[in-house]
Amino acid sequence: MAVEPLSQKEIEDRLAELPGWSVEGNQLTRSYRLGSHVAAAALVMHIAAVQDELDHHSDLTLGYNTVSLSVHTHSVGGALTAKDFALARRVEDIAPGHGAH
Ligand SMILES: C[C@H](O)[C@H](O)[C@H]1CNC2=NC(N)=NC(=O)C2=N1
Repeated sequence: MAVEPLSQKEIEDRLAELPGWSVEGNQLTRSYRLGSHVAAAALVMHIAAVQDELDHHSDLTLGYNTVSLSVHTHSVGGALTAKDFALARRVEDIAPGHGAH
């Protein structure tokens, strides 16, 4: 997958496909709420496995019943790339199965 920085227009177009996600500073970010601490921890483990599969890793934070991600692409100086949005898409696909919203 190409790892060129995305243009502002490309970022806005991709964000429109990902309700709940936003760009804060130079990071693509979202927080989820879950039904319990253990449910949140299970989502963290699932996301970690996806991140290893994609070889692309967010800053992933476990709260009491929350999971928060922030991601950008280190290899291009912290810009946003298609890899960040591919990770977000995958997380969106698995989160509902954990009861995350
Ligand atoms: C060697 C390995 O492929 C790289 O360090 C990967 C790992 N995960 C990564 N994650 C993120 N967010 N950005 C990267 O540039 C990156 N690079």
